[in-house]
Amino acid sequence: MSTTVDKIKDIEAEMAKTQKNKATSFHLGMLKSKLAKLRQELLTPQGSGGSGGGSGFDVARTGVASVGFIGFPSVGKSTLMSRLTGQHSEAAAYEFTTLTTVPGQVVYNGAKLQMLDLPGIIQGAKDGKGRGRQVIAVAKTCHLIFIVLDVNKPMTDKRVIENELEGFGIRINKEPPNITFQKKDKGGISITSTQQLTHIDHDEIKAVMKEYKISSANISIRCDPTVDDLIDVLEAKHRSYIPVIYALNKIDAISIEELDLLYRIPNACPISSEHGWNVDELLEQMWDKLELKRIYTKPKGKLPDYSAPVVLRKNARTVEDFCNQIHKSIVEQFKIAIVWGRSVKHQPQRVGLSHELEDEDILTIVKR
Ligand SMILES: Nc1nc2c(ncn2[C@@H]2O[C@H](COP(=O)(O)OP(=O)(O)OP(=O)(O)O)[C@@H](O)[C@H]2O)c(=O)[nH]1
Ligand SMILES: [K+]
Ligand SMILES: [Mg+2]
Repeated sequence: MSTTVDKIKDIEAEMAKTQKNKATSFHLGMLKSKLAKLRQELLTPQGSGGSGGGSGFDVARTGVASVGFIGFPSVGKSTLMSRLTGQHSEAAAYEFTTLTTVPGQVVYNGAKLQMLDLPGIIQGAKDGKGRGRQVIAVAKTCHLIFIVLDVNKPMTDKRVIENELEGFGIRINKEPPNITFQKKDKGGISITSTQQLTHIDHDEIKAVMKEYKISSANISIRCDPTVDDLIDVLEAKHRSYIPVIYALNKIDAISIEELDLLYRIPNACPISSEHGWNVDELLEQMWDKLELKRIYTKPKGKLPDYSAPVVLRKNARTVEDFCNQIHKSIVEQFKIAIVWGRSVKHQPQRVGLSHELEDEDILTIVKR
């Protein structure tokens, strides 16, 4: 019997010799979906502990968000960790110095952020090479990833690492495709789109749906997706959309001319962990990417407390999230909230529990 890896190879070979045109698009759509399912199978082996996470690699999560450090061995992840957090993480000139997750903490703009120094990964990590799967599984649950690269060979390494993360279901610096499904009992597949589809045709979409055993559904597309985007939506529970900053480390070892070139790479920050050069900029970029919301509490009749904001993540920033952050019992006594700041039109404005807050809003809770 052929293994999953064999099956993947066969399909990849068939795809390589199939030209994309109108006549083959149904077939290609089916092949791509089969491939996605086999890859997923590879990541969740039957009867052996789920997604490959855990086993000493995952640590207790603290703070409002966590940032994972991913990179090849000896690019300077642990040196960066010690530099940012003061938490010593063993660093040395030999590869695989770090063997497990080392947590540390940074307090930035009043927010407690967890930093996770991770072991180095190598090409093939997602397929089980080294401890790569456990390492990437931890990164997959982070709110931000620093891909740490050695400036002496950043671009090739960058592609390899991105490929490893992608293969594990992580989508880098990307929003989920704007596609929604509504399954139906009958009536077939009906597709509506708000713009012209330039990467897929209806045959390909139907092939993908067939492969996922969906025979009747309304699909509403509000973007110009590729077939991979469509598959990502169907595999949504195995996908994580995570912002990434490329920390280009060891700039102390290159010339100014070489450094200029590095500044053209999007989402990158050149640094020297060893010398602490430009790590302030890295932290600033981190803050921007996390899109955290600092909410200042104003007790009735007093000035707001600017020293200790309640910090919310962008996907959990309602007044209810704010209340729960302080104490579970607050919601039960909640009557109304009075808000000043960017989330409201009138200053101040009375809002309910579902109101979404913005960074630096000021808020007073009125209890029943
Ligand atoms: N020149 C230079 N060397 C650095 C810099 N940062 C780290 N190094 C050196 O690079 C080597 C590896 O550093 P580590 O911090 O152990 O690298 P790592 O990525 O944690 O390595 P593993 O845990 O083995 O994956 C050490 O010899 C460090 O002194 C830097 O900014 N500049
Ligand atoms: K090392
Ligand atoms: Mg290390």
